Amino acid sequence: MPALSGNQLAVETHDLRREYRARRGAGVTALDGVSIEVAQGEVHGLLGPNGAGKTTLMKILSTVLLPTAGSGRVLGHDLATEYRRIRPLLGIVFGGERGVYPRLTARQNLRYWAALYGLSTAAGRSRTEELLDEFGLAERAGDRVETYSVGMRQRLHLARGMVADPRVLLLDEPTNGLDPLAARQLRELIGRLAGEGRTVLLATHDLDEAELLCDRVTMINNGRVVAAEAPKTLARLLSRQERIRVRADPALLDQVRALPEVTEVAAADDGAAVVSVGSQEAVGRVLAFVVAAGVTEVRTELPNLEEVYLRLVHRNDERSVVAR
Ligand SMILES: Nc1ncnc2c1ncn2[C@@H]1O[C@H](COP(=O)(O)OP(=O)(O)OP(=O)(O)O)[C@@H](O)[C@H]1O
Repeated sequence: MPALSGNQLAVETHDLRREYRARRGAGVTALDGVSIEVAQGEVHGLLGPNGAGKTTLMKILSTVLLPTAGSGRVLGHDLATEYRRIRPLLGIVFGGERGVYPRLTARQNLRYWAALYGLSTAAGRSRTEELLDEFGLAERAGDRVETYSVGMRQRLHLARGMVADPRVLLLDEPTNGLDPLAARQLRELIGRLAGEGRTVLLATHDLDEAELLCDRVTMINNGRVVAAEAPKTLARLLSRQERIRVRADPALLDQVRALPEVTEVAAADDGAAVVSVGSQEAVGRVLAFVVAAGVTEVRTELPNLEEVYLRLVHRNDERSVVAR
């Protein structure tokens, strides 16, 4: 990998907009003024629900799609006018089956990509063997890719993205569809590649993955940035939500609702009430209150990460509506 230079940003965008025109009816605004900054060597997560605009942003950054308005740079090069300089600096790993040929072996695939990237035959061969080793594919390197597990295929995708030793890796949902073990192996590989000083931009809707791998995350919703935070900050926001599941009569639930620690009382599908409180310390006080009132069916639970995340996004939606 070429040496890093200066304190230039690896990726920056300013007010990016992207509209998809519809043949009939209204078009879709996939990105609505997105500005992000990613420092060199940073692992940066792009988080957002389906349709948030992550893939559109990744496509623009990989120079295969032009923005409708706004601008962006990769390692100082303009996305619209200097794509020829940007492409050799990028490793692109998008989900799905595109990009590797199932009827070829892993070795043939990687040699083919090395040739496409302009490596000489000898350099391509030695790079291929390095990558096969590094990505745990050496043993099956001579077998057709169509006989590989999903995890192996995805490791091959990542290896393919690494052929030209890129400084910036764009990974779109790389662990999507993998079983937990294969996902963990792939995350370890991504962590290792980042540890070598590369910049990684990782689109995901897996919050555990983002917390594990990313230095910072940008949350996108409806084509807009709703937060750009370090995951620790995000985790603090997340852990603020605690829940108590309780079966109690409506009169007692009214009293619970009136407690200052309680942020919400909602009905669960099974007829119980789900009480949300503002902090972990407050859980004890609310528990003591319901137990003292004679309730015996009570337990605490943490909302799953996805759920809390969606709540955060929703809250940000409301704020941005108010701000407009
Ligand atoms: N080629 C296209 N033509 C029309 N609309 C599109 C096109 N590609 C994406 N969109 C729309 O743009 C919006 C953003 O899509 P995008 O794929 O960027 O989101 P995403 O965050 O990557 O979602 P997912 O997690 O589902 O992949 C969505 O409303 C989507 O339907």
